[in-house]
Parts: sequence; structure tokens; C-alpha cells
Amino acid sequence: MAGIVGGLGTVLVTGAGTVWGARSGRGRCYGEPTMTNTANVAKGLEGVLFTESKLTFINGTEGILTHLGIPIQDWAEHSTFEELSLALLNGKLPTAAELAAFDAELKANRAVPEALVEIIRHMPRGVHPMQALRTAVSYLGLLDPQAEQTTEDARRAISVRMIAQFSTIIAAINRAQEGHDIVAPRMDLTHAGNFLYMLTGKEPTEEQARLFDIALVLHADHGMNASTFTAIATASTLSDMYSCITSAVGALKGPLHGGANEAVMDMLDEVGTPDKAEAYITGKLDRKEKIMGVGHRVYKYFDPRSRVLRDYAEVVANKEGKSNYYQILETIEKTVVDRIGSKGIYPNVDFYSGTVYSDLGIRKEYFTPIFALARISGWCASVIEYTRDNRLLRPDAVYTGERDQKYVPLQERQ
Ligand SMILES: CC(=O)SCCNC(=O)CCNC(=O)[C@H](O)C(C)(C)COP(=O)(O)OP(=O)(O)OC[C@H]1O[C@@H](n2cnc3c(N)ncnc32)[C@H](O)[C@@H]1OP(=O)(O)O
Ligand SMILES: O=C([O-])CC(=O)C(=O)O
Repeated sequence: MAGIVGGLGTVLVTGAGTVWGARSGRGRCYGEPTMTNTANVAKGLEGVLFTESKLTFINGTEGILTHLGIPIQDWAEHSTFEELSLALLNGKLPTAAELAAFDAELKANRAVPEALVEIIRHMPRGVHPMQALRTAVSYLGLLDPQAEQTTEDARRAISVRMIAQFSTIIAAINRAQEGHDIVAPRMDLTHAGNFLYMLTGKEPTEEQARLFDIALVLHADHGMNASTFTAIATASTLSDMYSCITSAVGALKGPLHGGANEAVMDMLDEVGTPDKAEAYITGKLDRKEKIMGVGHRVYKYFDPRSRVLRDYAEVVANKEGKSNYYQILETIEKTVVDRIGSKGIYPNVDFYSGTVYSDLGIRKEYFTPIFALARISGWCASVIEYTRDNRLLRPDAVYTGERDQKYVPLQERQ
């Protein structure tokens, strides 16, 4: 594969650090200190190919996303989160028997150890659920006797448990933080339906469960996004699954990545009413401030997932009378596309997801944990795929600091 920098050996990521002995892929030599200039820096690793993957394809100019070659729209319309998760883990569409066995395996693993439930019950009130999730995943690793095993079979078994248990953990965090009893999982509901049940204590309608399932499908994987890359970077040191996923949760949490869905809702609350949306956005753009839920490193056109989510948000809005949120988003989308669409800034997946969750009665602090609930499948599948032909990830930086300095004793320093 031309252009792939295995292990990120020669990619310079930023303008600080030392470049001694540059490498050019496998089989390169070490030698004299290498002088490099900042023109070689791939800031943000934009466009850098560091591995091969058979899972997800994205064409950012045309707004195309496929998993295993199948368009995201088809996954959303015809599939389920359970099926896509298995397909990503196996790298192929499952048979009916394989899917039924996987579904049974997920259900059998829904319950989390009581020791973790106790930890969740005693977490400080008012923490962000992503902080709580990060701690819970790490703690789950302490309770898993298989945690330290890094064979492909072990990574896969742990993945199935984590895919099943993220749902229980996130719902339990919500219940505990709200001072309610924690709801045990039910085995007769789908993954999506059971999550909504554990979150609210009420069985969702079939329509609600299906809508939520579609949202999970849309978020399950997305190539080498920041959190998947983080999981892979951790895995590349041959670290364990719980460490990979704990670091991925931390990366997803930030507002430039998964945290943007909650930030969009903050923005909608700040705008207040649809008539104020255009002036609000224009003001922000004039002040060179970023608008949350728009723009993407890869998509320079509409993120196809945002189109699917917008369509569902619109169906709900038309049925129940257009919500304030939906109307504000419509105006923001139009204003952004008119003003900066020419720069390739369009709505991303985080733009409409919050309205869908909010229509399902979910609080905004849970939007990013729900992203994690879905992305756990992509993280696990990507770690397993990468570690099959592992190479330590270790990029480089152009050194822009001083050279040939003398150590000045502390007492002589000015
Ligand atoms: C699930 C996900 O992770 S999807 C992304 C979720 N994140 C967000 O929604 C946060 C808002 N968006 C952003 O901050 C960015 O678009 C990112 C971080 C997603 C991608 O950023 P990058 O690829 O690094 O683009 P970068 O920040 O360099 O921006 C390029 C140009 O577009 C502009 N731009 C990018 N995003 C936005 C935005 N959201 N609002 C306004 N302008 C923007 C920048 O100001 C810059 O303009 P300039 O060239 O005139 O200086
Ligand atoms: O791919 C990215 O950079 C971010 C994204 O949309 C995702 O992770 O779903």
C-alpha cells in the first residue's frame, strides 16, 4: 500500500521535540541527527495514512460512508446495532445463526459485576457522565480476570463483554447521579430498547427503540477518528483492551470530537428561539468563533449521518409539531452553509443527534456517553484489526528549541 507510514515513523506531528535519526518505514536506517523543517509537519496528522483497514471507507468530498463496502444509509435502514457490531468484529456480514448466537452472548453479558455497581453508586454527585464512564471502564478491567490477556481471542471476548456492558454502565451512572435505583437489564429487549429501559425505568415503544437503534448504528464506527486512533495508539504498545478503551473514552469526551453533540445543545439553549438563530451564528462567525456540530476533518460536504439524523428529527418534528430545537437547527444549518459552505463546513454527525436524543427524553450530558455506547464496537473492532499486524505508533516532531546549551547551576540563574 503506497503512502502508508507504518508506525508513523517519519511523520512529524508538531513543531517541538527532537528529530534524531529519521526512519522511512520498515527496514530504514538510523544515522546522523536529521535536520527537518516545519514544512514537513502534518499538523493534526491530516491526510496521514498509517495503516490499512477493511472496516470503514469515507469519501469526504462526496459525503459517502460505508462499512464493509455497504452504505451507511443501508445499515441504518435495514440493520441493527447488534448486527453491525458483529459485522465489524468479524469483517463480514453474519449469517442468521451467527447473529442469533452473538445476540445471546451480548444478552448473557449485560449484567455488570456488583462491585462496579457499588462504585457507580458512590461516585461523587454532579460529575460529568463521561468522567464517570472513564473511571467505570477502567474499574471494570480490575474485575475481569481476563483483562491482561492480549491474544486476539481474549481481545474479542473482552470486546463482546464491553459492548454488552457499556449500556448497563451508562444507564447505571444516570440513575445513580439522579438519585434513583439502578435498573437491572432485561433479556427480552433489544440492545437499544434495553438501554432506554435501564435509563428511564420505562419500557420504550417499538418506535423509540428503533429510532435509538438507528442512532447507535450511525455512530458505531468512523475510520481513524481521534478516539479510535487513541485506542489504536494504546493498543500498539501491546497494552490491554481496558486501557485502550479507557483512553478512547477520554479522547471522545472533548468538544472537538464526541463532546460536540452536547455542545450543540448548549448552543441551542443559548440561542433560545428560532428568530435569534441567524444573528447568533452571523455574530459568532464575524468574531471568528467556531460553531459546534459543523465542520469535519474529512467531510468537506454533508456528513451522510447528519442527513439520516436530520430526516428522523424532521419526522418526529412534523409529527409532534416542530420543536424549538429543530427550528433553530434548520436556521443554523442554512446560515452556516450560506456563509462558510464554500470552505467545506457542513453539519456533522453531532449536529442533529442531540434533538433526536432530546425527543427521547434524554438529558444532554448523556449525549456523549451514548456516542461511546455505539462507538465501543468500532473501537474494539479497530484495535483487534490493528493488532493483527501490530507496529508501535510513534510519530515525530520537528525540534524548534535551542541547541548546544550549557547547564546553568540553579544558584547562577537570573
Ligand atoms: C464526531 C466528530 O468528531 S465530528 C466533529 C465534531 N466537532 C465539532 O463539531 C466541533 C466544531 N468543528 C471543529 O472544531 C472542526 O471543524 C473540526 C475540529 C471538527 C475539524 O477541524 P480541522 O480539520 O482541524 O479544521 P480547522 O479547525 O483547521 O478549520 C479549517 C477552517 O475551517 C474553519 N472551521 C472549521 N470548523 C469550523 C466551525 N465549526 N465553525 C466555524 N468555522 C470552522 C476554521 O476556522 C478554519 O478557517 P480558516 O481556514 O479561515 O482559518
Ligand atoms: O471521523 C472523525 O474525525 C470524527 C467523526 O465523525 C466520528 O468519529 O464519527
